[in-house]
Amino acid sequence: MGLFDFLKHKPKVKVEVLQPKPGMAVDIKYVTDEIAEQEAIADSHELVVSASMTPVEAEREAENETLTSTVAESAAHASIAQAKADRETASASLSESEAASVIDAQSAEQAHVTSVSDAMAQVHADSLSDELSLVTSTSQVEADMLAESASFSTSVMVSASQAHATSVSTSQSLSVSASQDAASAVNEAELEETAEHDLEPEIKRDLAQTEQNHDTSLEISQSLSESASADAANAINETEVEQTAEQDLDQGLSKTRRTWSDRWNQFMSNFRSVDEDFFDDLEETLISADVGAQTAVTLTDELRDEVKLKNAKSQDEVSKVIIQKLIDLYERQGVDEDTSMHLNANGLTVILFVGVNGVGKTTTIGKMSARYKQEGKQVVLAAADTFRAGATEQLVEWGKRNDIPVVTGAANSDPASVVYDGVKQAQAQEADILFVDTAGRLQNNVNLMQELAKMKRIIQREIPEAPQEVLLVLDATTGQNALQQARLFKDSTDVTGIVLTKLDGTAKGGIILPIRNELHLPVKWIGVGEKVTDLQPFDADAFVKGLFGRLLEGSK
Ligand SMILES: Nc1nc2c(ncn2[C@@H]2O[C@H](COP(=O)(O)OP(=O)(O)OP(=O)(O)O)[C@@H](O)[C@H]2O)c(=O)[nH]1
Repeated sequence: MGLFDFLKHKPKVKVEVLQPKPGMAVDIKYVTDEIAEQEAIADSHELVVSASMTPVEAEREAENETLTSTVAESAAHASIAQAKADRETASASLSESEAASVIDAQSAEQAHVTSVSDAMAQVHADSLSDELSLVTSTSQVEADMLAESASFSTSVMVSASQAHATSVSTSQSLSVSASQDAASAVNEAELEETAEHDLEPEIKRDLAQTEQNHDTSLEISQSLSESASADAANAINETEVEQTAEQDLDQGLSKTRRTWSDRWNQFMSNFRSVDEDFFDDLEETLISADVGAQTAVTLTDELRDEVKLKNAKSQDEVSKVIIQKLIDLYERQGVDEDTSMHLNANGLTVILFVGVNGVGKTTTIGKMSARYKQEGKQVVLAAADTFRAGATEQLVEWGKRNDIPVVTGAANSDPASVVYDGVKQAQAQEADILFVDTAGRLQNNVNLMQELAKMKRIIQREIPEAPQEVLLVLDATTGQNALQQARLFKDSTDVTGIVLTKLDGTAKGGIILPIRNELHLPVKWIGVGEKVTDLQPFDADAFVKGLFGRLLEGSK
């Protein structure tokens, strides 16, 4: 059967809709036969392209596919083995490797064909279940936010009253010492009065002057003490905020860190000596921690040299050298990285959010807009995800919570027209930042990518230098799949940075390394939870120390 016939005979995609509870608003979505067919055709084009590739390209393609499948780990092992074999036997027979790559490419194609409909169904089912869980979890999120803001205001009140108490006690002690000064001045004056009656008017003038000086000095010291306590209170608050961000990051990375240290300890417990087997195992350990095959090979090569250079022999020495090297490598690779946000200082900044369904785009916009608003920026949101009705409601909800205007459009209306309205409203309001939410697009869907390009054109017609940022949102829990998405988006859109979400829910935080090393895209923000405060600017130093730092402490 030909490829097209095969696709035509695929069963139509169906998504079962869960029975909503009474009173619960649910958006029901299904995949129509047309959509399924369109997707299948789009994918079949890809397959035709891959079938006409050279064996080498086909092999690379097959590697990509297998990396993103559920057997990513074993495929990665195979690719490492292949890479090593290539390295060692440069004269290996070409026809043999060609035959192998053709077989690999064929089986990858087959796997791809059979998984297209299932993957589509899964994506839409995921989006439905997201909507359902959003409805059920809204009240919980609200409760959490209330509790959070209550505890925040309590702590503010506590530090305010502490500051007040400090200021009162300082000014009290100042006034005590001031009155002592005054009293002694009076005593001295009295003494002088008794001794020399004829100097009385002068003494009175002096006394009056002393009192006046004393009042002035009391006022100055009072205001000084007030500003000192205000500074102290501010310092306490700033430290508290810094501590919370650090604690959040620490907590957010705990799963990844646990996995890293478990794997590391297990790896080091098998340590016998520094030989080739040791480095093979190290490579495997790095791969299993989701750093990516290519990064694992590069890292292992550098680590091999470093261990030799430092002449490390004992288990402890080797462990320390390797972890320190990992930290150094990570920091070194980030030297030219621009993780800053490019905001227009004299006018409107437009930030476009792209990424597949359910990665956390809307949530990230909610968190980020609240953050910028708190910093004093005027922000507007545009709900250009008209494809999924729940997405607009979700953004409107975030807008309500943070008192931020949201521009919306009718369900299934042209997203570009919502973007246009958003730009117009933001300009009319003289806003600083417009955040644009876009539909979760399947990266291989040509139509949706074109839609994204159209949005950009509309924005640029109004503001030529915009969008200043196109942030690709990736879900860290999807590991290697996130890397694959980043590759595809990078090829079809001018991505300026990455937001890596859900780091709190995964042991796959290691994915941040290949995003930077292989794709050279800066991670600008990380999501470490669902609360409005759970979005942090990415700090490579804090991140890598959070990940490996404790291992280093442990090996001391
Ligand atoms: N634990 C955790 N959950 C997150 C984080 N960011 C987002 N989420 C959750 O991920 C789910 C999906 O987030 P959305 O913001 O709806 O994702 P989206 O990309 O806008 O999805 P579509 O609108 O379908 O394209 C929601 O339940 C969010 O609460 C995070 O950093 N940590």
